[in-house]
Amino acid sequence: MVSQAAPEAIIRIRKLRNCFGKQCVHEDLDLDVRRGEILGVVGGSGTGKSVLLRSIVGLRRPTAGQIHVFGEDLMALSGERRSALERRFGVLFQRGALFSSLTVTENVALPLIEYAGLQRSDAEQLAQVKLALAGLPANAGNKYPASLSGGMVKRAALARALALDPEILFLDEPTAGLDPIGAAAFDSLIRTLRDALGLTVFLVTHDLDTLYTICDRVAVLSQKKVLVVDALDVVAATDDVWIQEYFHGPRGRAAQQAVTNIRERQ
Ligand SMILES: Nc1ncnc2c1ncn2[C@@H]1O[C@H](COP(=O)(O)OP(=O)(O)OP(=O)(O)O)[C@@H](O)[C@H]1O
Repeated sequence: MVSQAAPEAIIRIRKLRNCFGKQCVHEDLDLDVRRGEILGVVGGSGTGKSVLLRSIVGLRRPTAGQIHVFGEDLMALSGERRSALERRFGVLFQRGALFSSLTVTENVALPLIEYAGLQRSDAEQLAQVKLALAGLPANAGNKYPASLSGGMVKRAALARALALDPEILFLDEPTAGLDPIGAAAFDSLIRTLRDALGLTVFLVTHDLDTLYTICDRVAVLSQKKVLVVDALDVVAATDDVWIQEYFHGPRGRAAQQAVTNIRERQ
């Protein structure tokens, strides 16, 4: 009999606890993120999706628990080792978080100068490649963030997240605020980049279309834990009030129907 190796967990979270004063957002939360997958993280508002993302990328020290990334215990690493490890992450925040006083090219070049030690001219050349990878036209580089559309800001922020050739991409509600066509194009870009660059993607979202079209697995945060993590059809069949309302309410049904229609046309 041929034994199948268990998928490798590139992120392994055990007994995670996050409290703000007396309010605990996570208690005994366990989650594995597999290498190469697009994992969608969903849950009601305030269930701690962003806090979870921030705990993994090093913006928040959890109250307790373990987070292993690439086999390393994040909480046990020295500051220097941890910074080196965090450079293998690309993070796209909800509002893009670009520097408004820098052009798009300068924004993308900044991590290349600061962390990779590139000369400004080399960094700006490489930044152009990253902008193209994120689907931006060449002339977008000279613009300031304030003059870009919402979709272009997301792409510019994605280009910056890709600047240091990350292995794991963290996205916090990447399609929020985009129109449906822009959101679908962004989803498709994420999947293309995952396939082309071999990325692992940790994606916090409320967008059902994103879940149906690009996620390999979905994790539902509820009751301070990951209530279920599995393929979408398994998750959607889970007996839980929030899950049933979310996946089988009018918006969930519409997203599912849209994907069925697309598959039938293919
Ligand atoms: N720095 C903080 N200080 C105090 N409470 C915080 C802090 N950050 C987050 N919280 C609380 O933690 C809870 C979870 O917040 P989080 O932003 O992770 O939720 P979320 O699931 O991402 O919500 P949404 O879907 O609305 O974005 C909220 O109740 C929030 O008020």
